[in-house]
Amino acid sequence: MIKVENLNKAFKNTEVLHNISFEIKKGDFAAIMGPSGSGKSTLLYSISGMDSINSGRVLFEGTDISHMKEDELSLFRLNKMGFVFQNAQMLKNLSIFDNITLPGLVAKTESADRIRKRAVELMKKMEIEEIVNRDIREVSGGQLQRASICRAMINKPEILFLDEPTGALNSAATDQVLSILKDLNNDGMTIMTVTHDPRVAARAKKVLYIMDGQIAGCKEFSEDGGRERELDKWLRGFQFSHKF
Ligand SMILES: Nc1ncnc2c1ncn2[C@@H]1O[C@H](COP(=O)(O)OP(=O)(O)OP(=O)(O)O)[C@@H](O)[C@H]1O
Repeated sequence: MIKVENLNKAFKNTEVLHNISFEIKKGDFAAIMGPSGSGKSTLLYSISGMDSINSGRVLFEGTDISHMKEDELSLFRLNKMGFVFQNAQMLKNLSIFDNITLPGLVAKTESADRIRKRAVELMKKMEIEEIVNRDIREVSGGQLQRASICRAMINKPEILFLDEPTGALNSAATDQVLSILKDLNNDGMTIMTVTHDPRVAARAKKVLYIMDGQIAGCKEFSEDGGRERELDKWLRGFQFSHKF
């Protein structure tokens, strides 16, 4: 689905990502891990077209999105990609429901009725239908994050990008979000997430480890059983400080 070829990215004169190449297949669940400041978020934004790159290519189903014009790319992102950030980033003057439907109404690829119906279905699936009309300040962090996953899913994206989706959540809310991500992936959604949390990475099928802007390692996991132990051992090899 996504092929990254020799990607380089700099901020002003400082190169942050060096010669990165990898592939994400349809149905993958990939986690990007690595020390703070290693370039994880920059990588996520560079491959999703949220940020420009200096050289290399990013192919999305064969289309080179790294050289697209900004308006074409915005439309591409709106229809094909969903985004979830650490702090849900919802609009304060809209209800939860209106925040969720907004990208669907902007895309205009379906009627407003269909978008609203899908929002209700998604909210049911994420078990947050009781907060439908609430203000974003009247819900818990976990509910807000589940709402932001609903928003990311409203245009039936082909891939979901997440940047530290559980970074601001307690353990129970983290479990809920993880179980939603696992269910979405089991239903065929391709997922790519940046995370510090090895519990999140242990749900992934593939983990990319970034150090100093380069891929220091990539590990694929085939089975659920024993994944945590395998990941733990692998992360220790990078001296990554973590606890399950
Ligand atoms: N907009 C920017 N302008 C200049 N430098 C930036 C910008 N964004 C990130 N950087 C720098 O790029 C490097 C990588 O940052 P990035 O946020 O991608 O790291 P990260 O691995 O996601 O870190 P963390 O785990 O702490 O969130 C850092 O040195 C950071 O200071």
